[in-house]
Amino acid sequence: MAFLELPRHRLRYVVEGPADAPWLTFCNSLGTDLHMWEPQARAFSGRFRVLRYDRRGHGLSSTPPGLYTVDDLGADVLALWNHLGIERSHFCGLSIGGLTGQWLGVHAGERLLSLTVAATAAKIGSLESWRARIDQVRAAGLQPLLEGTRERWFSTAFAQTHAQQVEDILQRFLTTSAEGYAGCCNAVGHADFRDRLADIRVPTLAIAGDQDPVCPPADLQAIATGVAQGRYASVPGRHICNLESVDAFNAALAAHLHA
Ligand SMILES: O=C(O)CC1=CCC(=O)O1
Repeated sequence: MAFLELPRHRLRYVVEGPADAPWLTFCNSLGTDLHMWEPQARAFSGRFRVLRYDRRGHGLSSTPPGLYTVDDLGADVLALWNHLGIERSHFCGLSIGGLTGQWLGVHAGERLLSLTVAATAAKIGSLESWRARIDQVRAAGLQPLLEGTRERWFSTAFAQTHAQQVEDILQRFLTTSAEGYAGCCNAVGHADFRDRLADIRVPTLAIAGDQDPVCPPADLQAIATGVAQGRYASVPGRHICNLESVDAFNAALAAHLHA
């Protein structure tokens, strides 16, 4: 574990895998941290140099004041890559991580070996709904969001059969900084790549959770057809589909990475 110190905040990151292997960067979703990628780090760190980090306002990264934009989140990735001497990396992001990936595809495509976006959309929800969530979190913290989050993130069957794993990830959700969460809600609310998908030229895989109530399969299909070189895959599960369907998710990612 290490930290990148930036002028206004610090980012916690972990690097695993052979020093001479191609880079593969994972980017977490709203209310999670780099632990959400444990099964992927285990599966891919034999063949890739895997970088995971905590988005600003999440995990052990710090929470710079104010509301964030997806430009800020993309700049954090570039700051990490520059710090680590990474010229080009594969990138896999889920939900807000997928928005960050779309930003990279549009603004820094030359730094991408490939792009994978999961459980995301070119535009997620309405600005009004995200403003309401910011107000709610600032007024009452994350606890009131807990049950709704469980419902959106995991199917009932998975939550029953993987109760401890689900409790662990929801405990991490509850320790997320309310201000950091609110700052990232602002980034989600304003991000809109619907008119920019064709500018993403790098090979792109869009993975949907087939029961995701936040970003349903049609959102991922739209990304796959909107980018220049897109492919679509669907795996069983709701929003956090990399955990609900580890084997299917990893197989789709491995095929995309030719791993
Ligand atoms: O609302 C949620 O918890 C799902 C979500 C939307 C953006 C993101 O990263 O997670």
